[in-house]
Amino acid sequence: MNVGIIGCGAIANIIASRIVPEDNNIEIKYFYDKDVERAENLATFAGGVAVLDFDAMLDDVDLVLECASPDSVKLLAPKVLEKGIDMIVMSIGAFMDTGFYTKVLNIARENDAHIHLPSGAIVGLDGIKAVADFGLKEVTLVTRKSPKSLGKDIGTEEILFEGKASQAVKEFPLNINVAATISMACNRDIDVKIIVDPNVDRNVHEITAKGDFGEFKTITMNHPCAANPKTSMLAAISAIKLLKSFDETISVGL
Ligand SMILES: NC(=O)C1=CN([C@@H]2O[C@H](COP(=O)(O)OP(=O)(O)OC[C@H]3O[C@@H](n4cnc5c(N)ncnc54)[C@H](OP(=O)(O)O)[C@@H]3O)[C@@H](O)[C@H]2O)C=CC1
Ligand SMILES: O=C([O-])CC(=O)C(=O)O
Repeated sequence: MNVGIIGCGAIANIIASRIVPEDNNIEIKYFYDKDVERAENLATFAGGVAVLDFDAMLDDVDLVLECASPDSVKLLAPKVLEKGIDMIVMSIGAFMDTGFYTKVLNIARENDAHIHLPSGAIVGLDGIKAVADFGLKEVTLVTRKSPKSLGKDIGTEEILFEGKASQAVKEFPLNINVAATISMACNRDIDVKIIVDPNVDRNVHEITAKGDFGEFKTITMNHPCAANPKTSMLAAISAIKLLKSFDETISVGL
Protein backbone atom coordinates (compact mmCIF):
# COMPACT_ATOMS: atom_id res chain seq x y z
CA MET A 1 0.00 0.00 0.00
CA ASN A 2 1.52 3.33 -1.10
CA VAL A 3 0.75 6.11 1.35
CA GLY A 4 1.04 9.87 0.88
CA ILE A 5 1.20 12.12 3.94
CA ILE A 6 -0.21 15.65 4.16
CA GLY A 7 1.57 17.62 6.90
CA CYS A 8 5.12 16.80 7.97
CA GLY A 9 5.04 17.86 11.63
CA ALA A 10 4.89 16.02 14.95
CA ILE A 11 2.44 13.23 14.03
CA ALA A 12 3.98 12.59 10.60
CA ASN A 13 7.47 12.33 12.09
CA ILE A 14 6.37 9.74 14.65
CA ILE A 15 4.46 7.73 12.04
CA ALA A 16 7.30 7.83 9.51
CA SER A 17 9.84 6.71 12.09
CA ARG A 18 7.69 3.79 13.37
CA ILE A 19 6.35 2.28 10.15
CA VAL A 20 8.93 -0.11 8.82
CA PRO A 21 8.00 -1.27 5.31
CA GLU A 22 9.81 -4.61 5.82
CA ASP A 23 7.37 -5.42 8.64
CA ASN A 24 4.17 -4.85 6.72
CA ASN A 25 2.77 -3.86 3.34
CA ILE A 26 2.73 -0.15 4.05
CA GLU A 27 5.12 2.15 2.25
CA ILE A 28 4.97 5.79 3.27
CA LYS A 29 6.25 7.13 0.00
CA TYR A 30 5.15 10.74 -0.42
CA PHE A 31 5.50 13.71 1.92
CA TYR A 32 3.59 16.94 1.35
CA ASP A 33 3.70 20.11 3.46
CA LYS A 34 3.16 23.77 2.72
CA ASP A 35 6.67 24.17 4.13
CA VAL A 36 8.63 22.37 1.39
CA GLU A 37 11.78 22.14 3.49
CA ARG A 38 9.87 20.25 6.18
CA ALA A 39 8.59 17.83 3.54
CA GLU A 40 12.10 17.38 2.12
CA ASN A 41 13.62 16.72 5.55
CA LEU A 42 11.09 14.05 6.43
CA ALA A 43 11.22 12.50 2.95
CA THR A 44 15.01 12.25 3.20
CA PHE A 45 14.79 10.68 6.66
CA ALA A 46 12.14 8.17 5.55
CA GLY A 47 13.61 7.40 2.13
CA GLY A 48 10.55 8.85 0.38
CA VAL A 49 9.72 11.67 -2.00
CA ALA A 50 8.92 15.29 -1.13
CA VAL A 51 5.83 16.31 -3.05
CA LEU A 52 5.80 19.54 -5.03
CA ASP A 53 2.77 18.68 -7.17
CA PHE A 54 -0.04 17.35 -4.93
CA ASP A 55 -2.29 16.33 -7.84
CA ALA A 56 0.51 14.28 -9.46
CA MET A 57 1.07 12.40 -6.18
CA LEU A 58 -2.52 11.16 -6.35
CA ASP A 59 -1.66 9.05 -9.43
CA ASP A 60 0.57 6.80 -7.30
CA VAL A 61 -1.05 6.45 -3.87
CA ASP A 62 -3.56 3.99 -2.40
CA LEU A 63 -4.19 6.04 0.72
CA VAL A 64 -3.63 9.61 1.87
CA LEU A 65 -2.94 10.24 5.55
CA GLU A 66 -3.76 13.79 6.62
CA CYS A 67 -1.91 15.13 9.67
CA ALA A 68 -1.74 18.85 8.92
CA SER A 69 -4.74 21.02 9.87
CA PRO A 70 -8.54 21.25 9.48
CA ASP A 71 -7.96 23.79 6.68
CA SER A 72 -5.86 21.25 4.78
CA VAL A 73 -8.73 18.75 5.02
CA LYS A 74 -11.17 21.29 3.56
CA LEU A 75 -8.75 22.15 0.75
CA LEU A 76 -7.39 18.74 -0.19
CA ALA A 77 -9.78 15.96 0.91
CA PRO A 78 -12.24 16.56 -1.98
CA LYS A 79 -9.38 16.15 -4.51
CA VAL A 80 -8.25 12.89 -2.91
CA LEU A 81 -11.72 11.36 -2.59
CA GLU A 82 -12.73 12.36 -6.15
CA LYS A 83 -9.95 10.02 -7.33
CA GLY A 84 -11.46 7.16 -5.31
CA ILE A 85 -8.51 7.20 -2.89
CA ASP A 86 -9.11 6.35 0.78
CA MET A 87 -8.04 8.71 3.55
CA ILE A 88 -7.06 8.69 7.19
CA VAL A 89 -7.88 12.10 8.68
CA MET A 90 -6.42 13.40 11.95
CA SER A 91 -7.83 16.95 11.80
CA ILE A 92 -11.33 15.68 12.44
CA GLY A 93 -12.66 19.10 13.50
CA ALA A 94 -13.09 19.88 9.78
CA PHE A 95 -16.09 17.55 9.75
CA MET A 96 -18.01 19.63 12.31
CA ASP A 97 -18.80 21.96 9.41
CA THR A 98 -22.00 20.21 8.34
CA GLY A 99 -21.91 21.59 4.79
CA PHE A 100 -18.38 20.26 4.30
CA TYR A 101 -19.27 16.94 5.95
CA THR A 102 -22.16 16.38 3.52
CA LYS A 103 -20.02 17.39 0.56
CA VAL A 104 -17.18 14.95 1.32
CA LEU A 105 -19.60 12.17 2.26
CA ASN A 106 -21.22 12.47 -1.18
CA ILE A 107 -17.88 12.65 -3.00
CA ALA A 108 -16.61 9.58 -1.13
CA ARG A 109 -19.81 7.61 -1.85
CA GLU A 110 -19.82 8.55 -5.55
CA ASN A 111 -16.20 7.47 -5.95
CA ASP A 112 -16.18 4.42 -3.64
CA ALA A 113 -13.62 6.03 -1.33
CA HIS A 114 -13.47 5.61 2.44
CA ILE A 115 -12.56 8.01 5.22
CA HIS A 116 -11.03 6.54 8.37
CA LEU A 117 -10.97 8.59 11.58
CA PRO A 118 -8.55 7.25 14.21
CA SER A 119 -9.44 7.33 17.89
CA GLY A 120 -6.52 9.76 18.26
CA ALA A 121 -5.71 11.13 21.68
CA ILE A 122 -8.67 9.60 23.54
CA VAL A 123 -9.92 6.26 24.77
CA GLY A 124 -13.56 5.17 25.05
CA LEU A 125 -14.86 5.61 21.50
CA ASP A 126 -15.78 1.93 21.35
CA GLY A 127 -18.28 2.38 24.19
CA ILE A 128 -19.65 5.64 22.83
CA LYS A 129 -20.25 4.09 19.40
CA ALA A 130 -21.87 1.04 20.95
CA VAL A 131 -24.42 3.00 22.96
CA ALA A 132 -24.94 5.93 20.55
CA ASP A 133 -28.33 4.64 19.34
CA PHE A 134 -29.32 2.88 22.55
CA GLY A 135 -30.52 5.51 25.01
CA LEU A 136 -27.35 7.59 25.27
CA LYS A 137 -28.43 10.68 27.21
CA GLU A 138 -25.33 12.71 27.93
CA VAL A 139 -21.73 12.91 26.72
CA THR A 140 -19.21 15.43 28.00
CA LEU A 141 -15.51 16.04 27.40
CA VAL A 142 -13.29 17.93 29.81
CA THR A 143 -9.85 18.65 28.36
CA ARG A 144 -7.07 19.93 30.56
CA LYS A 145 -3.74 21.01 29.09
CA SER A 146 -0.72 22.98 30.25
CA PRO A 147 -0.20 26.64 29.30
CA LYS A 148 2.57 25.45 26.95
CA SER A 149 0.22 23.04 25.15
CA LEU A 150 -2.50 25.66 24.81
CA GLY A 151 -0.10 28.47 23.92
CA LYS A 152 -1.12 30.57 26.95
CA ASP A 153 0.93 32.50 29.48
CA ILE A 154 -1.22 31.83 32.55
CA GLY A 155 -0.14 31.13 36.15
CA THR A 156 -3.45 29.85 37.55
CA GLU A 157 -6.03 27.32 36.38
CA GLU A 158 -8.62 28.88 34.06
CA ILE A 159 -11.57 27.66 32.00
CA LEU A 160 -10.82 28.76 28.43
CA PHE A 161 -13.95 27.36 26.82
CA GLU A 162 -17.29 25.91 27.78
CA GLY A 163 -19.81 25.04 25.08
CA LYS A 164 -20.49 22.77 22.14
CA ALA A 165 -17.88 20.79 20.21
CA SER A 166 -18.76 22.57 16.96
CA GLN A 167 -17.75 25.91 18.54
CA ALA A 168 -14.72 24.43 20.36
CA VAL A 169 -13.12 23.28 17.08
CA LYS A 170 -13.60 26.76 15.62
CA GLU A 171 -11.87 28.45 18.57
CA PHE A 172 -9.17 25.78 19.11
CA PRO A 173 -8.76 24.08 15.72
CA LEU A 174 -5.39 22.51 16.57
CA ASN A 175 -6.19 21.44 20.13
CA ILE A 176 -9.60 19.81 20.37
CA ASN A 177 -10.16 17.55 17.36
CA VAL A 178 -11.00 14.86 19.90
CA ALA A 179 -14.29 16.69 20.61
CA ALA A 180 -15.21 16.25 16.94
CA THR A 181 -14.24 12.57 17.02
CA ILE A 182 -16.54 11.93 19.98
CA SER A 183 -19.36 13.98 18.40
CA MET A 184 -19.11 11.98 15.19
CA ALA A 185 -19.05 8.69 17.09
CA CYS A 186 -22.40 9.49 18.74
CA ASN A 187 -24.01 11.79 16.15
CA ARG A 188 -24.45 14.75 18.45
CA ASP A 189 -22.71 18.03 19.22
CA ILE A 190 -21.24 17.12 22.60
CA ASP A 191 -20.56 19.44 25.56
CA VAL A 192 -16.93 20.47 25.94
CA LYS A 193 -14.88 22.25 28.58
CA ILE A 194 -11.26 23.28 27.94
CA ILE A 195 -9.12 24.13 30.98
CA VAL A 196 -5.62 25.57 30.99
CA ASP A 197 -3.85 24.22 34.06
CA PRO A 198 -0.28 25.18 35.03
CA ASN A 199 -0.19 22.15 37.35
CA VAL A 200 -0.35 19.53 34.59
CA ASP A 201 2.28 18.45 32.12
CA ARG A 202 -0.03 16.00 30.33
CA ASN A 203 -2.83 16.48 27.81
CA VAL A 204 -5.75 15.14 29.82
CA HIS A 205 -9.09 14.17 28.26
CA GLU A 206 -11.94 13.07 30.53
CA ILE A 207 -15.02 11.66 28.82
CA THR A 208 -18.26 10.97 30.68
CA ALA A 209 -21.17 9.15 29.05
CA LYS A 210 -24.54 8.43 30.69
CA GLY A 211 -27.59 6.65 29.39
CA ASP A 212 -29.91 3.66 29.63
CA PHE A 213 -26.85 1.36 29.64
CA GLY A 214 -25.47 2.97 32.81
CA GLU A 215 -22.50 5.28 32.86
CA PHE A 216 -18.81 5.30 32.01
CA LYS A 217 -15.90 7.63 32.42
CA THR A 218 -12.53 7.47 30.70
CA ILE A 219 -9.49 9.57 31.56
CA THR A 220 -6.56 9.71 29.16
CA MET A 221 -3.42 11.34 30.56
CA ASN A 222 -1.28 11.79 27.50
CA HIS A 223 2.37 12.62 27.14
CA PRO A 224 2.57 15.52 24.69
CA CYS A 225 4.77 15.13 21.59
CA ALA A 226 8.17 16.75 22.05
CA ALA A 227 7.87 18.43 18.65
CA ASN A 228 4.40 19.85 19.32
CA PRO A 229 3.04 19.97 22.90
CA LYS A 230 -0.53 20.56 21.67
CA THR A 231 -0.49 17.04 20.26
CA SER A 232 -0.41 13.83 22.29
CA MET A 233 1.80 10.84 21.46
CA LEU A 234 -1.28 8.61 21.53
CA ALA A 235 -2.73 10.43 18.51
CA ALA A 236 0.19 9.37 16.32
CA ILE A 237 0.27 5.87 17.79
CA SER A 238 -3.45 5.36 17.09
CA ALA A 239 -2.92 6.28 13.44
CA ILE A 240 -0.06 3.77 13.18
CA LYS A 241 -2.24 1.02 14.63
CA LEU A 242 -5.10 1.95 12.29
CA LEU A 243 -2.79 1.76 9.27
CA LYS A 244 -1.52 -1.65 10.34
CA SER A 245 -5.03 -2.91 11.11
CA PHE A 246 -6.04 -2.85 7.42
CA ASP A 247 -4.08 -6.11 7.13
CA GLU A 248 -5.77 -7.90 10.04
CA THR A 249 -7.86 -11.02 9.53
CA ILE A 250 -9.41 -10.93 13.00
CA SER A 251 -10.28 -7.45 14.30
CA VAL A 252 -10.66 -6.83 18.03
CA GLY A 253 -12.97 -4.08 19.34
CA LEU A 254 -15.25 -1.84 17.34
N1 LIG B 1 -7.56 13.44 16.08
C1 LIG B 1 -6.79 13.64 17.14
O1 LIG B 1 -6.95 13.03 18.20
C2 LIG B 1 -5.68 14.64 17.06
C3 LIG B 1 -5.54 15.44 15.96
N2 LIG B 1 -4.51 16.32 15.87
C4 LIG B 1 -4.44 17.16 14.69
O2 LIG B 1 -3.58 16.54 13.73
C5 LIG B 1 -2.99 17.55 12.92
C6 LIG B 1 -1.47 17.37 12.87
O3 LIG B 1 -0.95 17.50 14.17
P1 LIG B 1 0.63 17.72 14.39
O4 LIG B 1 1.42 16.75 13.61
O5 LIG B 1 0.87 17.81 15.84
O6 LIG B 1 0.79 19.20 13.76
P2 LIG B 1 2.15 19.98 13.42
O7 LIG B 1 1.80 21.44 13.53
O8 LIG B 1 3.29 19.46 14.21
O9 LIG B 1 2.39 19.61 11.88
C7 LIG B 1 1.47 19.93 10.88
C8 LIG B 1 2.23 20.29 9.63
O10 LIG B 1 1.26 20.44 8.55
C9 LIG B 1 1.49 21.70 7.92
N3 LIG B 1 0.25 22.17 7.32
C10 LIG B 1 -0.79 22.81 7.93
N4 LIG B 1 -1.75 23.10 7.04
C11 LIG B 1 -1.31 22.63 5.83
C12 LIG B 1 -1.86 22.66 4.52
N5 LIG B 1 -3.03 23.25 4.27
N6 LIG B 1 -1.16 22.07 3.52
C13 LIG B 1 0.04 21.52 3.77
N7 LIG B 1 0.62 21.48 4.99
C14 LIG B 1 -0.05 22.04 6.01
C15 LIG B 1 2.01 22.59 9.03
O11 LIG B 1 2.63 23.74 8.54
P3 LIG B 1 2.57 25.10 9.46
O12 LIG B 1 3.24 24.76 10.76
O13 LIG B 1 3.32 26.08 8.64
O14 LIG B 1 1.12 25.42 9.64
C16 LIG B 1 2.96 21.64 9.73
O15 LIG B 1 4.19 21.55 9.05
C17 LIG B 1 -3.44 18.90 13.51
O16 LIG B 1 -4.56 19.40 12.83
C18 LIG B 1 -3.81 18.51 14.93
O17 LIG B 1 -4.71 19.41 15.51
C19 LIG B 1 -3.57 16.39 16.85
C20 LIG B 1 -3.67 15.62 17.96
C21 LIG B 1 -4.78 14.73 18.19
O1 LIG C 1 -3.50 15.49 21.16
C1 LIG C 1 -4.40 15.84 21.95
O2 LIG C 1 -4.31 15.66 23.17
C2 LIG C 1 -5.67 16.42 21.46
C3 LIG C 1 -5.55 17.38 20.36
O3 LIG C 1 -4.57 18.10 20.24
C4 LIG C 1 -6.66 17.47 19.43
O4 LIG C 1 -7.67 16.77 19.65
O5 LIG C 1 -6.56 18.24 18.46
